[in-house]
Amino acid sequence: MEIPVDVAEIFGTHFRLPDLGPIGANGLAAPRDFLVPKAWYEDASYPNYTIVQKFGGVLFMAKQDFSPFNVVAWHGNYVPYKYDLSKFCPFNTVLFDHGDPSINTVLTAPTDKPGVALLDFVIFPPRWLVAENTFRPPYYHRNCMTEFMGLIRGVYEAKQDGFLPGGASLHSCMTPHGPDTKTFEATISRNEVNEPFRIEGTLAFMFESSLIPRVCQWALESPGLDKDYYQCWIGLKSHFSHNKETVDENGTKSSDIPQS
Ligand SMILES: O=C(O)Cc1cc(O)ccc1O
Ligand SMILES: [Fe+2]
Repeated sequence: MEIPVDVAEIFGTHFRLPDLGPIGANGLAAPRDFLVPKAWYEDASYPNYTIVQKFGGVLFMAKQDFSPFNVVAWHGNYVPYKYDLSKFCPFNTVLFDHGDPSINTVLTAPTDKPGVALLDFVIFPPRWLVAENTFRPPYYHRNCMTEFMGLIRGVYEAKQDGFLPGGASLHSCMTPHGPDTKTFEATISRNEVNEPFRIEGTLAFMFESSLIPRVCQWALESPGLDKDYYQCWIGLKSHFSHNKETVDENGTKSSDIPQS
């Protein structure tokens, strides 16, 4: 069985928890949920144990007959850690409009420029959508960040078709993108429903960077490359209507307003 793995390697700064700003003391990823290894050792024979080491961007391999984890204790503060994404406490709109996805940043690797990340790790977990008079899926946009997205499970809220678990998409900076045609049509056919709606059984993530990653030859030649991705927006049509009935904040229908 092949298990897709998404890895982001950054150079320059390290990942850390984002500043919570007006969120205050609690929310998003909590420090207590990051787990680090306890001292532990493995004193056994492992014929042909392969050690892989990365140096200067190149992978080196060596074989040995024992586990490298034969260390009884260590100290220091540069350790691997793991975090269960289901522990994440998401924040969201509670009245109107669609927030910037950076509100769901799990970890950020900052640059010297405030607000401009080398890499933000953002997730789209199950949650309630409650916005009024708002197009709730991600807005159509182009921005200065590059967005690499992956789907871990379920269906992503902006792509009803073609974006499967294990798959990934890349929207380089200033490339316009947004929900596929099916998502757009399904959303507006619900006709401005304002009731809360729970996004269930899904988990997507985004690596968002102010740098432009280069796509390697291996990916470009991969049989998994979706050359027809752009087709997901084919068929988007205008729904402007000059005659459409509107209701203002006082509940007055446009058809009730006398036309001069
Ligand atoms: O493009 C995407 O699907 C990611 C994304 C999600 C969202 O809710 C708002 C903006 C955005 O870039
Ligand atoms: Fe986006």
